[in-house]
Amino acid sequence: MSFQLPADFRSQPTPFYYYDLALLDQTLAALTAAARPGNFQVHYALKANSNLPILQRIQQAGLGADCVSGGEVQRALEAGFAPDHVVFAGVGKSDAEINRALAADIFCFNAESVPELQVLNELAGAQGRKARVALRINPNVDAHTHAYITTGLEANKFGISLSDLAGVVEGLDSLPNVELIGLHAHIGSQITELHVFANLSRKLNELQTWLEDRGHQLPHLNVGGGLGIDYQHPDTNPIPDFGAYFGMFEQHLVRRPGQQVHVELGRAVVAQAGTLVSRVLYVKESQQTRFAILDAGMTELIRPALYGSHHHIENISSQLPALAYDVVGPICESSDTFAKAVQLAETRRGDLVAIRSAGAYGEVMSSSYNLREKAEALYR
Ligand SMILES: Cc1ncc(COP(=O)(O)O)c(C=O)c1O
Ligand SMILES: N[C@@H](CCCC[NH3+])C(=O)O
Repeated sequence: MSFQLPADFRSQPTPFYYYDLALLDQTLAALTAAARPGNFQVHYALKANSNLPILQRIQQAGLGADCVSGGEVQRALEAGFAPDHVVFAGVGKSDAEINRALAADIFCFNAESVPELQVLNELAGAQGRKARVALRINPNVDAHTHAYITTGLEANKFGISLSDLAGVVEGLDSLPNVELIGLHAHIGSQITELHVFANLSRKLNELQTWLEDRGHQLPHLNVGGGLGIDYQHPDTNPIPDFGAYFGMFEQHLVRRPGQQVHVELGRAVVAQAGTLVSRVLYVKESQQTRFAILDAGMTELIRPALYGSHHHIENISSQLPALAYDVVGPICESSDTFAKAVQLAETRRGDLVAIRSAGAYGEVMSSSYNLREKAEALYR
């Protein structure tokens, strides 16, 4: 089956993002069933898509919110997430962002460095509060994904490196306004080799024992997000294999009685529910290449330009036999290319093109480069 755009959207001004809320709901149902309430708590990573109608559905499905800026914390609260279901992560939290999150009494900060812990201690003290903190460690576990979205290797800027952990933990005694409640790790995104989560679990097991030996019991473990989706086959695999994902932690993570285990998924929740719909402005044929020039570009979806990512592309107006096209946008960059030599039904000016699996890290990463207007979001 190929992509179906609701008929009344075919005449909408392009480009636009179309979100299939029925698919989002099915994905959320599969996710919450696989997480088994009480077994894993899922916090949705707002960075993947922070549109209010989407967040409200995610909140109603019972998920919490994983935020990486003051803006995301505020958006999560606006969408109805309870403060004690909100986590604030990120390697560079500003004082103003920390102050607002402390005042909102969010569940926890994932802290990534000694200087950040010192600032959390100082600002929490000034508000007469304690900051609940999970230490984000850098476990030096390879996620086997694109280098730009690998986050858990020693060379990456994220987390407290294992060699620094002893010093950080000793220093906690001098931070009376910081309460250590857990450990956090996130090793990367678009992970499809699930065995890396077994490696992560083993590392967390070691660290947990090490912390317990030093008198720190942890009520909370957060194993991050990162579950990948099938960009090649959005119709045959619209919903990720959440069972296999949780199974890795069930099998390999040693949890203490009553301990909460959090995961923070973004992409796997929303990616397949979003499609970037664009119109063909021109077909330009040179001796070597046939270009389909769209009215959407890297300003609407930067993933192909930034990571060389594949998104499945369909001409949803033409039934003609397929030809090879380079599908490009109107932006003044040669990297403004969605795909090279892709087979599309013979394409004419005015045809509609669907760029699939664009619900995560699509609209949120859009820019106004070339003074482009923001594409609208339509929901059904
Ligand atoms: C700390 C953290 N948590 C969660 C996520 C969500 O990741 P994903 O969308 O791959 O599930 C990210 C992004 O990679 C992240 O950096
Ligand atoms: N923006 C990336 C994912 C980064 C995840 C955030 N750490 C993507 O489009 O695949």
